Amino acid sequence: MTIDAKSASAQTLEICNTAPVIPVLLVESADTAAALGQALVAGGLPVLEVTLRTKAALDVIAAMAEVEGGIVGAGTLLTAQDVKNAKAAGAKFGVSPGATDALIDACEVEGLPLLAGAATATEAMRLLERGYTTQKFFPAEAAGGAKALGSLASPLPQITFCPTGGVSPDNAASYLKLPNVVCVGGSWVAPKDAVAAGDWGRITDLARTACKSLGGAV
Ligand SMILES: O=C(O)C(=O)C[C@H](O)[C@H](O)COP(=O)(O)O
Repeated sequence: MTIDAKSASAQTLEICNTAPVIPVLLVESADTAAALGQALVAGGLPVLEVTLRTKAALDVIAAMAEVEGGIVGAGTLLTAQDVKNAKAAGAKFGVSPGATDALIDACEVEGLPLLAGAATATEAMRLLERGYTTQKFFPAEAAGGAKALGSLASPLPQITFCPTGGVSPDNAASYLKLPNVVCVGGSWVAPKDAVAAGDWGRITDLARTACKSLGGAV
């Protein structure tokens, strides 16, 4: 079933409203996917962005789609084929560092709500022209951080952002207090070494700490 820009934006906004942080995940093995997903859900972060940057990513999405309480999406969507693969694996939403017309078209045809990326006013306006009012601000820190993103709020108040890229426990709150930010994305809640070691307790603690300190429900 296809999706239009308005519904896609409404759905990504609802997903972004679920928790203050979207964990950005790089997972090498599908064997650990369910446990990782459960650890994050238990810590109060149910929205899971699995980047398509590992060979196992599509299998990871399929495994995480079964995690109770989780909402799994595919990150690093670059091509129409990525969109098809992500949708077939069970992704409920897609995330991209940027946006092209081909990528947006593919998401609309496949019915995958897209959180597309913008780093400048012009990029944000192009997405707005296509009807996308919920966007990812990427690469957030490198593109000027909270100061730059906050500056977009006056001229573009109709756009709500999820800043991602360099967001950390030290700066997440400065983004979340902006009027045009709904949540942040970040990898810090699932560090590579903790995932590799299967240290799910540490990951739940990191998620819970992020959630509590940033105003989540846990
Ligand atoms: O893969 C994507 O779709 C991306 O846009 C890149 C991610 O947003 C960053 O990798 C976030 O990573 P951290 O800076 O480690 O939190």
